[in-house]
Amino acid sequence: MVKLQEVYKTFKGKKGIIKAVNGVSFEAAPGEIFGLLGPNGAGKTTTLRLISTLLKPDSGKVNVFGYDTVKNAREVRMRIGFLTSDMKLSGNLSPRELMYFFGDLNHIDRAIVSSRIDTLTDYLGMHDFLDERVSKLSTGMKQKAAIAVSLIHDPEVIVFDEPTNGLDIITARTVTEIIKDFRKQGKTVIISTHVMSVAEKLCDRVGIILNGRLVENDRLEELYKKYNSNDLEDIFFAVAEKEGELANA
Ligand SMILES: Nc1ncnc2c1ncn2[C@@H]1O[C@H](COP(=O)(O)OP(=O)(O)OP(=O)(O)O)[C@@H](O)[C@H]1O
Repeated sequence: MVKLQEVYKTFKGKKGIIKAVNGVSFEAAPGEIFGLLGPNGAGKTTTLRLISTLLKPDSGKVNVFGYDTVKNAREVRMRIGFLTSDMKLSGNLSPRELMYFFGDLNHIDRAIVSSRIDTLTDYLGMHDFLDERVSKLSTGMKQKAAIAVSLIHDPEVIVFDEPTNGLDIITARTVTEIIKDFRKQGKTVIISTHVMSVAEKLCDRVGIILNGRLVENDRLEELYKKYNSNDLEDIFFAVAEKEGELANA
């Protein structure tokens, strides 16, 4: 379970203070895919970085299975896998070496890491390139290696920033299938996206974020009912119009 309560985060920009996350509250439950949907600069990545302990909120609370991301950052990190579609891995090491390295960083016993490597290699289909240097791998192979590294500690919560960005359709399909599998395994999954079709295909619950504010948050089928439409793009525009966002676009 991931819970945000009235979370605020500002940055100093050239033109003044940027309210990147402006009073955001929501919950994501195990066995559920929660999608943060919003345009460029809406505050999606900042929200995910706050959940993953990479940023501290100015105020408000972020809890992961009851652990506070500021006071109990280590406990939170043990339970979270943070993934993005442009994760850069060190080129000189192989996926196997990287998994051992990150296993060590997480203080996981080498025997357990070894068995996790076997599981992840089967799961992601990495047998052919497990011992190749990352610099020699294709984009899709690198993406799989990055996913494996982020999952080496078998996290209960998976946070995935723009999961299919920049991926070809085959790799994108693999990644979406993996995300669905996390849900089946009872993990708590939070993704960000600005692609409506990704949210429609994957998410059980959608939060629409505009200018740092979560202006809608409901189960996808409830949103379809509430807005009398089966098209998330139409719903997004209806919400943005209601919030006066289209006038500023
Ligand atoms: N480290 C930072 N320093 C200054 N401003 C930042 C920083 N990180 C984010 N911002 C600003 O905060 C706002 C929200 O950014 P964020 O990356 O969270 O948006 P996003 O919804 O993920 O956008 P995108 O879809 O373009 O990735 C933007 O105005 C951005 O410029």
